[in-house]
Amino acid sequence: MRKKIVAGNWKMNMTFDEGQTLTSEILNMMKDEHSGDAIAVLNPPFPHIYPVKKLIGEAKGVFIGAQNCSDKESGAYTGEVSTKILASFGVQYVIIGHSERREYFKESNEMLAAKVKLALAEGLIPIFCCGESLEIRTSGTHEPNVKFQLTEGLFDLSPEDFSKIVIAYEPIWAIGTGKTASSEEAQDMHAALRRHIASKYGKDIAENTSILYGGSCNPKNAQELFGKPDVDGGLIGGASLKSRDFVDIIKSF
Ligand SMILES: O=C[C@H](O)COP(=O)(O)O
Repeated sequence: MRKKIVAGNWKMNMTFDEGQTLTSEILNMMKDEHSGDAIAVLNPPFPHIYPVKKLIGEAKGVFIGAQNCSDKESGAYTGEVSTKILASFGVQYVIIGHSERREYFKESNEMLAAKVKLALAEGLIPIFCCGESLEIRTSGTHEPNVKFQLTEGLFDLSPEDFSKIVIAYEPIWAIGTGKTASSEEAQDMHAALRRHIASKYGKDIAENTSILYGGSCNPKNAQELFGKPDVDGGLIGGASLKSRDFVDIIKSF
């Protein structure tokens, strides 16, 4: 059975105090209200990781992730954070290939494939992002375009390694715009990606891969999105900065 996951990507938001308050509120609400099997992954900016992880402690169903990692193992790369460093701080997940990293920091498929391998080598679970621009969606080539991102970033992995990957499909035109993909559009792409995975790794691995949707997901649309058979949760940006919204999304399964 594949995991149901709601990952919060705080992006470059939250001061120390704000991050502590948000985490405490999420933990309290999860404890009091959440009885389902969906798990939460909090992905704050790097400096928050250690204190947020301490707050999480042994809380059930709540995990800590990073928003990025280096494609280099270690050494003279000022400003970078390696997967080894992340793992040593108890980080469990890492977002790789978010469209903002691909676009603003020119991260190539080759670089992302290297990051994925380093993450897996340190026991981190990559949340591998893919998604198409509005231009590509309008041209009707979104499916091959997004499949290609998976092929380039992940299909070098052994079946054993691939089975640890979480995918996040995020249409770029839906990120932070308030314009969500319809639940049918999300389902169509998720099903296409699952078929693509099956063609390379077989049906069992494909059926066990969690594929999350990201892009203006909120408490109002989460239930419909998560109700689709191939949507296994969400990668949440804006709504993950409000404890009430984030926990309501987790409770939408
Ligand atoms: O990583 C999260 C996504 O970029 C979605 O962001 P958003 O929920 O603010 O649209």
